Amino acid sequence: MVNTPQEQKRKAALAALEVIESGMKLGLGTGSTAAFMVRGLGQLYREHKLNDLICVPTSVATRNLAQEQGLPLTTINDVDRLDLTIDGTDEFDPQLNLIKGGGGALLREKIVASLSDRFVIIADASKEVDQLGRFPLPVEVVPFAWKTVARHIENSGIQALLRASMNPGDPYKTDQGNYILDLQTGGMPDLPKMKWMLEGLPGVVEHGLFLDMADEVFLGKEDRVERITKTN
Ligand SMILES: O=C[C@H](O)[C@H](O)[C@H](O)COP(=O)(O)O
Repeated sequence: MVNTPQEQKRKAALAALEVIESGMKLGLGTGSTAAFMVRGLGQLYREHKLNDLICVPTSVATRNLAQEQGLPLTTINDVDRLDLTIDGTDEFDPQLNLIKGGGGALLREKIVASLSDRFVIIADASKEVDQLGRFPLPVEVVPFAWKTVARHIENSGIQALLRASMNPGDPYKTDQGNYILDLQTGGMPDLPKMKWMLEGLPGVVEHGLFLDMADEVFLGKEDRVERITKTN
């Protein structure tokens, strides 16, 4: 039986649960793959196979799901550090650099990942790329200056599209009340340069490039889950 993309996500998410131990402080990622992980974790917790957990969700959606699952929650302001965060990704390259934010949660995801001793990614096979950038790069911007930021980026030759919401005519808003620009880079041969350019733009709150942050990927494939560890 060949795993569908949904099955690849589910199997990768459930395989990654094996790295969780009782007593851990955990970051919970956002997205469809992370949702499989949160449901699986909820089940292990309710069955007392994992105990004394403290979880920090990376979005309102994940907080709601984790609450439904009966997982013990806290906020990032109430922890100094986390043992582990498990999250999805939109793309990852051979060095385990990531594009994240397709679901709009990049800001909280990056904060939570940056406080984690270990950052584990769960993904289906479509997320593996040789070079980041086929997927549009999400950039979170303050609504006050979104057009200014978009203009700056477009002057460098990259199209920056304001993400739309479900309500026709309204921009998508993140959990922090910001907008997202989706950058059509078409491929980023120089990731540090892109990072540097975005971080130098006033009005940019955060971007979806997660460079040198992930430690490991659980990759759901058609026939198995592959575990890819970062080589330094
Ligand atoms: O903002 C959303 C996150 O970065 C997600 O982890 C990412 O978009 C992957 O989502 P999914 O697991 O639904 O493909």
